[in-house]
Amino acid sequence: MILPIINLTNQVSDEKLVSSLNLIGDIILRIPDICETTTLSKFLETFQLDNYWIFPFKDIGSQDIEQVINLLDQGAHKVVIPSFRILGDKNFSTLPANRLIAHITSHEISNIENVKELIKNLSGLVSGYLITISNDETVSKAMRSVPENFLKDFNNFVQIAQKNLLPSGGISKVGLILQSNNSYLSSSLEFIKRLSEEFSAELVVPIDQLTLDSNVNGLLNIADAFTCSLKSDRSDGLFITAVVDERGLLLGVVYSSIESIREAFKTKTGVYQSRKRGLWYKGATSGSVQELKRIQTDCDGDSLRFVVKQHGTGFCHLNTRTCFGDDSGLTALENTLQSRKLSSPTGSYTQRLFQDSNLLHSKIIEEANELCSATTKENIAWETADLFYFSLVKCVANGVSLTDVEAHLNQRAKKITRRPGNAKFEWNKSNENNEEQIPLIVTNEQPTNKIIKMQRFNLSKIDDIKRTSLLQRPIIKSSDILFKVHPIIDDVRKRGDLALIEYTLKFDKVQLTTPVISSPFSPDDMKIDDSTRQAIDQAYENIYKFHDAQYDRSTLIVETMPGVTCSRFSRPIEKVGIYVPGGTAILPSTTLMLGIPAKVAGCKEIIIASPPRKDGKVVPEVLYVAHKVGASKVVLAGGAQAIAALAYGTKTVPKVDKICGPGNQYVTAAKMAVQNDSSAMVSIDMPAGPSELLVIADNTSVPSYVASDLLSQAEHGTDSQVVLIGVSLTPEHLSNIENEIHKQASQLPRVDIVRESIPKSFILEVKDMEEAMKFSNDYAPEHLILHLDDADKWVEKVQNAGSVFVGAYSPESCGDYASGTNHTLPTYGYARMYSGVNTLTFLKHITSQKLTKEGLKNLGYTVMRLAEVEELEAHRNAVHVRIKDIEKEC
Ligand SMILES: NC(=O)c1ccc[n+]([C@@H]2O[C@H](COP(=O)([O-])OP(=O)(O)OC[C@H]3O[C@@H](n4cnc5c(N)ncnc54)[C@H](O)[C@@H]3O)[C@@H](O)[C@H]2O)c1
Ligand SMILES: N[C@H](CO)Cc1c[nH]c[nH+]1
Ligand SMILES: [Zn+2]
Repeated sequence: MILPIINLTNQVSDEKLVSSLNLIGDIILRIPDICETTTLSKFLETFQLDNYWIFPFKDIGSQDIEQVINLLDQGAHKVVIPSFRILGDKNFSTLPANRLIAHITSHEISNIENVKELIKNLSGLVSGYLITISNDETVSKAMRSVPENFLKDFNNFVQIAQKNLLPSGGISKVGLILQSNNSYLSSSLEFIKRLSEEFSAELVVPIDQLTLDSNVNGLLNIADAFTCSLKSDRSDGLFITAVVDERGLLLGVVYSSIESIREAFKTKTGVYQSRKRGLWYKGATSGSVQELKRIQTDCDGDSLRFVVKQHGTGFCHLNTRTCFGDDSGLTALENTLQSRKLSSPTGSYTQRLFQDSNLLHSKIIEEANELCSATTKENIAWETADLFYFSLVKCVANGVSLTDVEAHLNQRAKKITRRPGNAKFEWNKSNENNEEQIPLIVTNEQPTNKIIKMQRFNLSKIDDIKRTSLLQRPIIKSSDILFKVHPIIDDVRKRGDLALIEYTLKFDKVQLTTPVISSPFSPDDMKIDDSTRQAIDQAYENIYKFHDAQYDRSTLIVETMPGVTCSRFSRPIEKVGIYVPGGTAILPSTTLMLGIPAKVAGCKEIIIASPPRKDGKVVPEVLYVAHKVGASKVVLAGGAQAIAALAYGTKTVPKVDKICGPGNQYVTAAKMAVQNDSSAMVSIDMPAGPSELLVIADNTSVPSYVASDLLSQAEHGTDSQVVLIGVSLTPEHLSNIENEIHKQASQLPRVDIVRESIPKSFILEVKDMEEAMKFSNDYAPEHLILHLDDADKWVEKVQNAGSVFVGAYSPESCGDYASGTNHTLPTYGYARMYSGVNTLTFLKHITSQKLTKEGLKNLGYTVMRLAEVEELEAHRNAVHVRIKDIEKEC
């Protein structure tokens, strides 16, 4: 093999030759000065080289180290530095050894004793040597007969180098530069062969002494130079050749001959040797041609690898891409997406992704988030597959191939200056000291200078499809989340407290010794300031009052017919679990909203679960409320693990009968999972989702009030849903509201959240209240605010909503905290069939009946007849045996 060298101070014009040399490996570029890179840039612009070394003519010093790093970062495979510089200047010894080649001159190896010392010192600092033999006589002799002395010394050198060079234990490259005016006659092939066979070395050959053509006097044919050190182990002299694509995937196995290799170099296409038909120009008849990217020999030089870009249907004559059948994995996916891009069925999901970049981008972000949250091997593989799929759709949509992506990876692998790799501010979770807790739905990043604005639609201008889409909430992939929470639930069920403690460490980064604290709680842990206590006490009173009033403690008694009395009475659910979210906010208000109705109902045991603070304690405000509502225990855990502990019980956590409370997707999914497990014997309040608000406003509404209400829910999370229905609003009124939204939002501490939730929210202009109420009832919002002149009048038209706020002075925040109503309400449209949490949530009703003899006489024949109809004789008989007696008595 040879190492071509190009002197950039000379004109290089033979593009074909350079690109063919690029096929076989490294090319050394001699540049005048390490700092003069204009010539180099121009050259690289013309000739896209894969692997090149930089070898400056001018000596370099410490001041050049930055430039050396620059060149390596920009793609130089290796840099050749004089050995004395590497040894004499510490800066150079800090460069990565696998990218450094030591330049050694002949006088440095003339005394073999010195060589040992030299090699020992260079050991581990470089990955190869470039040795210049500058004595003309030596060179000319070498060309002709290879002087024994020289080879002996050189042999010694290589052996010493191979023994001493670390870390690889062997040298990857020894290049030999023969500085001579002599031309490289074909006789030098013998020399090249010996160099590579005996010494694993290569002859450095100037490009002007190389040719692509055969039989050019005084020039060396590159195919010959390439093949001279190959040795076929076949009687026909052919070489087994593996043909792979640019990503290294095997397309098929063929044969090459010296002649076919020569043709491949010349045409830069896949040319092979057919044993039956001679030279085989792949694709000449089928059109499935191959662009040649690289030719490599294997470790012992008896077989080849052609790296090609395959065009057309594929490599195999059976029209598959490979001779081993169809591709799988990413390659197969790429092919499928490429064909879907050309023709996919209308309405197919992939086509939707190609056409709707917003949808595609949201999916990429969603999947990236889910991958970050994945913990088990299976989940990580699953989420990565999802992310690869959507990323590849983006690539294919924009004509980017997997090869392009891998080219970047390879390029980056060459960089030695590493970026710090920190996440951009908005993605930097490390400050929270809780890397796992990533918002579950994050949408496109919003520039901070952008107007914070809701989308606007006019009901008279949209069609039914659009109206229906406005009524919908984002799809929750509950199956994916369930897939993640099931292993957590099973684990807590099996290993109890131990698992609970482990998951709290994993997800909340808190090491606990016990997962539960029991009442009486320590006063020190409940210490809060006076104004907070007063506010909590006031809220407690109002909420208590309203929820107490909901409790009808009387027994319902009805005599349905003479002697037949039916009654109904309520009983508290004995043990209830209350989940108080704690991932991103502290929520004493939620503790009030769940604890008070449970207390009013008279539940015997109230157990609160909430993720602990970083110090392993419960937020004092939450503990204060826990104490006020009479909770017996607080479980220091969140997420699916807390729900599992409440559902199945552990050594320290009592099993409960019902679990109530909002939470993130893990909490909701876990609640649904345990409810569906009949062996858990546990019920839940309702499925929960992101907070929602729908405001109906007319021209009497105050723009700043309307905007403040919308923002109060929009600040909950990036997935909050807020809707404004404007009833025949004037354009000025509407723009006043929009201006207020932007103004107020810009001043909020949680402006980053609002920047995401507000642009996803919308204003719907309608002509009258009938249209407004119809839309609102169809939407079934969690909260409904009526900012109307005659707001009271419209309450009776409300059919579906979690809680209603009537008139300009009823902000939704009052219901969230302290007016008395409950803030745990149905979201996602569930207001159509669910009520919010109330006192009844913690009660069950038992009915009873009492029949006198007279009553049974009056009812007995009806029951017996119906039992006959159902052919349930025992039922009939239970009445019959009594009726018989009664009739006997009469
Ligand atoms: N509707 C309501 O009445 C109401 C009231 C208050 C809060 N909320 C909602 O409740 C939610 C609270 O969510 P939150 O995250 O702040 O707190 P959270 O307590 O619901 O969730 C935190 C827990 O999630 C678990 N978790 C986090 N990352 C995980 C992962 N990768 N895998 C498995 N588990 C993981 C952890 O165990 C952590 O303790 C918000 O969506 C908020 O809007 C609703
Ligand atoms: N609005 C939320 C329910 O959708 C509850 C809440 C708690 N704190 C403030 N708000
Ligand atoms: Zn709220």
